Amino acid sequence: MPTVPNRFALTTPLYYVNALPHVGSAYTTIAADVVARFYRLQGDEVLLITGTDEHGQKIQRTAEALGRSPQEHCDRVAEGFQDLWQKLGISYDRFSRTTDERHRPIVNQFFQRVWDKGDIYLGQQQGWYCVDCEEFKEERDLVGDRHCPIHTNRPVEWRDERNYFFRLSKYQDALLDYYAKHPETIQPSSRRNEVLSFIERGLEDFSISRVNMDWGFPIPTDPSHTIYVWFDALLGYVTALLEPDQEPTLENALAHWWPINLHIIGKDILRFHAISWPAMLMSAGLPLPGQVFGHGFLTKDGLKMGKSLGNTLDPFALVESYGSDAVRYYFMKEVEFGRDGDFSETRFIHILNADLANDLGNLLNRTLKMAWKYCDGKVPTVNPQELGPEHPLRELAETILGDYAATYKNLEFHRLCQRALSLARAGNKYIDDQAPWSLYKQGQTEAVSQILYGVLESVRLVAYLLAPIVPQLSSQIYQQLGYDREFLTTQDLAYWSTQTPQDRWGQLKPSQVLAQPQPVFQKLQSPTLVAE
Ligand SMILES: Nc1ncnc2c1ncn2[C@@H]1O[C@H](COP(=O)(O)OP(=O)(O)OP(=O)(O)O)[C@@H](O)[C@H]1O
Ligand SMILES: [Zn+2]
Repeated sequence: MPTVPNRFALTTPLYYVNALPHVGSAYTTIAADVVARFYRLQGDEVLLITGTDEHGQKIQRTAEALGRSPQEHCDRVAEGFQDLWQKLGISYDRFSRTTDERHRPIVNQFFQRVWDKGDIYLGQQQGWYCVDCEEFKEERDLVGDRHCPIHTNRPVEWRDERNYFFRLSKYQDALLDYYAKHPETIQPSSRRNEVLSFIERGLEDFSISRVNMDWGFPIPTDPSHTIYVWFDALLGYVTALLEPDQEPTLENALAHWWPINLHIIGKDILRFHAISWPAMLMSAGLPLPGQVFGHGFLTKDGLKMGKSLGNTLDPFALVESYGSDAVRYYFMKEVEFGRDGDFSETRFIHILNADLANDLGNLLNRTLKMAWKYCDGKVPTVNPQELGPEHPLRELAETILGDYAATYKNLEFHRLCQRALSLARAGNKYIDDQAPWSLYKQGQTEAVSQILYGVLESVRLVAYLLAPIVPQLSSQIYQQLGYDREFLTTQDLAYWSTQTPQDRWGQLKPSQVLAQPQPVFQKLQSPTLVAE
C-alpha cells in the first residue's frame, strides 16, 4: 500500500526590498533550502516559501530617493532576489510578494477575524520609531544619541499619532502558557529565554495602522489608515500557501499546509515571529506554527551586516567567483546555526580546499583511478555484506547514519558537515593504511576489491549526507559513481527513499559502470573579493 508522505512547510523571512539581497539574506535562504532538500530526500512533501516584504515607509522612502514609483522599485528588487536564489540553487516552491493582488483579500479577511474578536481599537501612539526596523523601540534599548541598536547609523524618529492597536497584552498569559507546554517552539533555547523574559516584563498593545503613509493596504474599516507593514508582511506566509489558480480566500489558503512547520529567521525579527505573530494567530483562532528558529548574525567588525548599514558582502560576486556549492558549504559548516559569525575570505578558501577539494574530491578521484586500473572501471564486484559491521568505514558510516536525520532536523548543519567529512577523512586514512596498490602487486585482487568498494561506498554516503548542502557536488559524485546525473534531485524521491534508501550501508551496486575520473571540486585560488 502506498504510504502517504509527511508534509513539511517552511519559510524564510519575506525580505524588505529596500535594497538588493546581501549575504545575510542569502544565509537564511540557504539554510531554509538545505532543510527543504533534506525533507524531500526523506520522501516528504515539502513547501519552501520565500519572498519579499514590499510595503511600508522604508520602501516608500527608498523608492522616492531613487526617483522610482514604489511598485517599479519593488518589481526591480524582487527580481534581484529571484535572480540570486536561482544562482544559489534555492529550490523554493513559492515566492510571496506582499504587493501581489491575491494578498490583499487574505489580509482583509484576517483583519476581519481579529476585528470581530474585539482585538482592534483606536488609540494614541507615542514613541521612538526605527524606520529601518519598522518598529517602535523602547527608550532604554536605544544607543548613543537615540539610535536603533541594530541600525546605528540612523536616529529613531518621534511619533505621536492616532493609530489602530492590536490587543497584544490580552495574549500575554496565553503565550506564556503555550510556550511552557511547547518548549520546542522557539529555538535555539537562548532565543526562547529571551522571548520569555520579554513577555514576562509585560506586553503592550502595538499599533497596526499608520497615517500619512499610503504605501500599503488601507484598513478595511477605516481607509484613512494604512495597515502597518508587519501586520501585512507576516500574513504573506499565509497567502503563499494558496495554489496558483486558487481563489484567494483565507479558508483556501489554510486548507492544506497550515500550520507551517518552521519559520527560519534572523534574531532581529524574533519578537515579531515569536510574540506578535502567534498572538495574532490566537486572536484569529488559528493553530500556531510548529517552530521559529532565530539564527545569529553574520557580522562585520562585530556589527550585523545589513542593507541599511551598507556593511555587506555581495553574494552575487561570491557566487560568481566561487560557485554556489562553495558559498552554501562555507556558511553551513563555518557558522554554528544560532550563533553569530564573521566572514573571512581567507578562511573561506581554506575550508573549501581542505574539505571539498582535498578530503572529499581527492578521495573520490584517487579511488576511482584505482577502480579503473584494478577493477575494469566498475564498482568492485563484492557482496557489500561481506564488509561486516566491524569494518572500520562501515562502522563509522553506520554511527553517523544513526543520527544524521536528527542532526538535520535540529538544524545542526555545522555538525552534519563535520560528521560527513570525518567519514571522508577516515576513507583517506583507510586507503593509505591498506595500500591496495601493494596488494594488487601481490595478486590479492579480492582484498583490493573489498578495500575499494568500502571507500567508494563511503564516498557515496558522504555525497548523500551533504546533498542538501552541496546539491551540485553531490550529484557530480553520484554521476562519477555511475548513477544518473539527476539521481539525487529529480528521481521519484518518495519512491526510492522507501524502495532503495540511500542512507544505508551497501547501496552502491557491485559491477555498476563508473564514470571516467574527473575532479569534482576545483581548488580555489587566493582571495579576490575583499581586502582583509
Ligand atoms: N547580517 C545578517 N546575518 C544573518 N542574517 C541576516 C543578516 N542580515 C539580514 N539577515 C536575514 O534577513 C532578515 C532581515 O531581512 P531584511 O530584509 O530586514 O534585511 P536586512 O539586510 O537586515 O535589512 P536592514 O539592514 O535594512 O535591516 C533577517 O531576519 C535574516 O533572516
Ligand atoms: Zn532598527
